[in-house]
Amino acid sequence: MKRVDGKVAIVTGGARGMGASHVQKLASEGAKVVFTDLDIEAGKALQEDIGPDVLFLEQDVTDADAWGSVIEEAAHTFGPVSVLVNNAGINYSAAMEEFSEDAYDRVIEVNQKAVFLGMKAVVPSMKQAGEGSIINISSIGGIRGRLESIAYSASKFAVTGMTKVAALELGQYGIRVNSIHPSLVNTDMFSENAGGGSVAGDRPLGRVLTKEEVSNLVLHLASDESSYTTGAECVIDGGLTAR
Ligand SMILES: NC(=O)C1=CN([C@@H]2O[C@H](COP(=O)(O)OP(=O)(O)OC[C@H]3O[C@@H](n4cnc5c(N)ncnc54)[C@H](O)[C@@H]3O)[C@@H](O)[C@H]2O)C=CC1
Ligand SMILES: CC(=O)C(C)=O
Repeated sequence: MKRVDGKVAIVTGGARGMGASHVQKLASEGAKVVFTDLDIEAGKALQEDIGPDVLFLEQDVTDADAWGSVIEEAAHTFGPVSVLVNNAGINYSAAMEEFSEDAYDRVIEVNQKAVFLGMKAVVPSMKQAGEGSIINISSIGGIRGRLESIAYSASKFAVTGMTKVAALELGQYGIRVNSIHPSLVNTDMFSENAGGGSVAGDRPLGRVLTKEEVSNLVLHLASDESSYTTGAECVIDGGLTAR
């Protein structure tokens, strides 16, 4: 028996980076996975690579109507949804004094409002499935300040709070809601925003986190192994925030 056999999962921002790694991990452990992204080319390529256990759909997570279609298509193809990984995210780096209002609004829309839209939209399907695990990808930037990331940090702190509210409200239906807080991972977001410099020395474990390690935590929270974990801030940072 695989670890998420029989579960139907949705992963947003699943075409590349950590999202793609979560899609691969969940599918390899028995889940049927619908993954969504704005990047159609990368999404289709990943679907072809993994095969019939996954389905790629184009989605802008900030579009409320699109959420209804994604959940309907997932249920139609694989059955009611029992796992949602709100992974899609963007960053924009600038000092607060130079930060434009447009950039602020977009980061909040994608990283914060879309998490609300996704959680709200998936609940009826999870009630039908009779179980649910919502996994919201925050960041260590959602538990402590991050330089030149005023909107990113605001959005990721909000995800921490929204996760707890949803956990309080949805526990009665057997739906668990948790947030994951990774430190830097070497993805395109990392190289686009952090200049790719080595930060390994800051971590007590002495190396940078990998996307596979984050996927292992996603898998644990998606599976019944974490059946009593809800409302939790799951930090995965090699001990960085222990300082
Ligand atoms: N890379 C890092 O160091 C860290 C990343 N995170 C978070 O992990 C998540 C994934 O990050 P990465 O894989 O590094 O990023 P990435 O930039 O490699 O991938 C993000 C994916 O989200 C998609 N996306 C962006 N806006 C979208 C929208 N409106 N609708 C649908 N899809 C959209 C992009 O097309 C892309 O495929 C994000 O929420 C990020 O904030 C958290 C901590 C550290
Ligand atoms: C990019 C990010 O979320 C970090 C470094 O916390």
